[in-house]
Amino acid sequence: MTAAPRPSPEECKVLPAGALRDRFAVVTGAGSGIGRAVTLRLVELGASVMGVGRRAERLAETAALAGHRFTYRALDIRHEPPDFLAELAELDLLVNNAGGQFIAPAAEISRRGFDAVLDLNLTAQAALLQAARPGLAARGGRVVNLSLSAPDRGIPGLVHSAAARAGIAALTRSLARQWPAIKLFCLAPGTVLTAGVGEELPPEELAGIVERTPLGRDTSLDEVAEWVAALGCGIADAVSGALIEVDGGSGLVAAAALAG
Ligand SMILES: CCCCC/C=C/C(=O)SCCNC(=O)CCNC(=O)[C@H](O)C(C)(C)COP(=O)(O)OP(=O)(O)OC[C@H]1O[C@@H](n2cnc3c(N)ncnc32)[C@H](O)[C@@H]1OP(=O)(O)O
Ligand SMILES: NC(=O)C1=CN([C@@H]2O[C@H](COP(=O)(O)OP(=O)(O)OC[C@H]3O[C@@H](n4cnc5c(N)ncnc54)[C@H](OP(=O)(O)O)[C@@H]3O)[C@@H](O)[C@H]2O)C=CC1
Repeated sequence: MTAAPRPSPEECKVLPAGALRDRFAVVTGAGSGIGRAVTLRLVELGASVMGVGRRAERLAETAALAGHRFTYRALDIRHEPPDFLAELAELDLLVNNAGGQFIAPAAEISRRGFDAVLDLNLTAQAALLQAARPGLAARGGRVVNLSLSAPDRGIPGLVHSAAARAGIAALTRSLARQWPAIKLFCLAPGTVLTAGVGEELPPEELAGIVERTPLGRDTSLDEVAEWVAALGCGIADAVSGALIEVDGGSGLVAAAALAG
């Protein structure tokens, strides 16, 4: 299979300059990978961003790249109440990006392990949404919940995460109906070659997943960042509630079968 060429960072930037001028966004997991790339693009498009994550030093690195329109709060979304969101009178965009899991055969996932992954990828995110609702409603704001492609088609090795990600897709749809003042989207990448995914999977396994992806390549950080910015700026409001899989078609095939 011939791989499609990866778009350059500049080719991914299709939104006009200033598309997010004077908007205020919160991005969880802003200290690394997708969250950092999203933050930098939102700032480039004119937004002010508050980043969240556990490790202050990673957030400080993002701050050094993003400049004066970036502030951050070092906190654990699983173990600390989301007061920082409830305190915001106005919020234009919440990017629920912090997440992750461990890869294990279903039979080896304990109740605590299952709970930890459900908590991080669904329950904690639901609490953030609840806390952000008044601020978002005040601005007719938007939410982008990051998920994982193909949760509804089954992912061996990630059964806890697939369950959580299917849950966040359902939550997104349900809230889009219940909170009409807020537009919500669920964005589901397949494989994005971040350091985070590199810690989860050895390079040869990642290469195999990418090879089996119909597009023949990973999804780039810049592509994901542009999708988040586009959903966040308002041009896609008519598709509110949708699960959008930005995965090169990997969810259509058994690209991600990670454990027996
Ligand atoms: C096609 C490509 C597919 C992959 C695409 C996805 C990519 C990404 O998501 S990129 C992000 C990559 N990074 C991560 O995913 C790391 C995120 N993980 C975590 O933050 C944590 O592991 C956690 C939140 C999932 C769990 O944290 P914590 O609550 O601190 O965990 P504990 O150490 O206290 O353990 C709780 C419970 O879970 C069991 N457990 C932990 N690791 C494993 C493992 N590898 N296998 C089996 N079980 C595991 C642990 O044993 C505990 O259970 P008990 O032993 O019953 O107490
Ligand atoms: N990369 C990929 O191929 C894919 C990734 N995804 C999802 O996209 C999102 C970002 O992934 P990626 O950038 O690759 O991975 P990273 O591991 O780089 O990003 C995860 C981020 O979330 C933060 N985070 C994790 N747990 C918590 C917590 N309890 N409280 C606050 N912040 C937390 C981490 O910061 P810190 O550790 O400092 O808290 C980190 O910045 C995740 O939800 C991931 O599952 C989905 C599909 C594919």
